[in-house]
Amino acid sequence: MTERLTIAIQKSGRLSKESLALLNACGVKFSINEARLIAHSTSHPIDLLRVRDDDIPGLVMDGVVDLGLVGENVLEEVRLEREAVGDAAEYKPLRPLEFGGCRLSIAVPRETPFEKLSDLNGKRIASTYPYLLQRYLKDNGVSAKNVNLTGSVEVAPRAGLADAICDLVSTGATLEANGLVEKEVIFRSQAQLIQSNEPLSPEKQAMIDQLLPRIDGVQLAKESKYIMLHAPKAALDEVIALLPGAETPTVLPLSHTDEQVAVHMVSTEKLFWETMEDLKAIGCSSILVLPIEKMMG
Ligand SMILES: Nc1ncnc2c1ncn2[C@@H]1O[C@H](COP(=O)(O)OP(=O)(O)OP(=O)(O)O)[C@@H](O)[C@H]1O
Ligand SMILES: O=P(O)(O)OC[C@H]1O[C@H](OP(=O)(O)OP(=O)(O)O)[C@H](O)[C@@H]1O
Ligand SMILES: [Mg+2]
Repeated sequence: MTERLTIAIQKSGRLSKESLALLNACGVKFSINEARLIAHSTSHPIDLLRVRDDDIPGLVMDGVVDLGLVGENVLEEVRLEREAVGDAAEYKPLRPLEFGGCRLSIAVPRETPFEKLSDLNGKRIASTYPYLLQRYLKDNGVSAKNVNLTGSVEVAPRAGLADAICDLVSTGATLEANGLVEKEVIFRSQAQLIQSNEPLSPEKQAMIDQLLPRIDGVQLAKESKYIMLHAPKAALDEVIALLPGAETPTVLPLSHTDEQVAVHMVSTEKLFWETMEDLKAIGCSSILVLPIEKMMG
């Protein structure tokens, strides 16, 4: 019987769509039944375990699943907690993933005077991340009390449950809507692909070895663009200097003229409108910027 690789992803939340989209872009296809915990891949001997994000690090650390996609905030919180109680807390980090970017910050009500972190001495801080919070406070010589909540942390000060909060922030809209001001970033996070420390069968290892370059290819392609333009031959050096990451452009002749050439290149950097305007100003035309779907070196 073929061994099946198991991957834990968040069932429903901020990471779900992009976790599935990444696997899909790597050619690992699933047909998801929303109600089901397990989804079998229709293209590979791979099973998805769809769970709450809080459970993903533990499932990987206990070797229940082979891989997990989870936010570094949850990963580090669970690792600290398991370390504290003596449970297995090891895993292999495989790849940072380019989604789920956020920060864990301390915030206080707008009307609370706050100048420095030590103003929190003796205060109550509501959070879902007690271990990350206490580690940060301890590292900075501050002693405050945790008020552990599993949700709606931002309403804790208004409800009289806490003096400050420590919660995830991305745009800051949630803080703003609750009359809170961000004061201190304690942890920066993005999603990460992790592997269990348990030894894997050669078949499972082979699947991971195939998956990783595909993930790299998908992530690199996302940032990259294929650029095509017509440039005056005389301005070629200037054109190349303007284009980000244009070390090895392809330069092709054009059928109707000797004065101009076609330049094709892959840029791994963002191309701004300003650069396109500068290119036009030195005589370039037909400037096209195309997305790339996949890349392999
Ligand atoms: N505003 C945000 N912007 C970007 N990423 C975020 C944001 N909020 C959270 N995340 C990331 O997405 C992860 C999941 O967030 P979400 O709010 O869906 O979790 P949850 O409510 O704990 O879900 P679950 O029901 O799975 O426990 C977070 O742990 C964090 O890594
Ligand atoms: O700075 P912002 O862009 O406002 O994002 C921050 C909010 O996003 C997350 O919650 P989410 O919206 O995922 O809902 P949840 O708390 O119900 O999980 C997080 O817990 C914050 O409340
Ligand atoms: Mg959660």
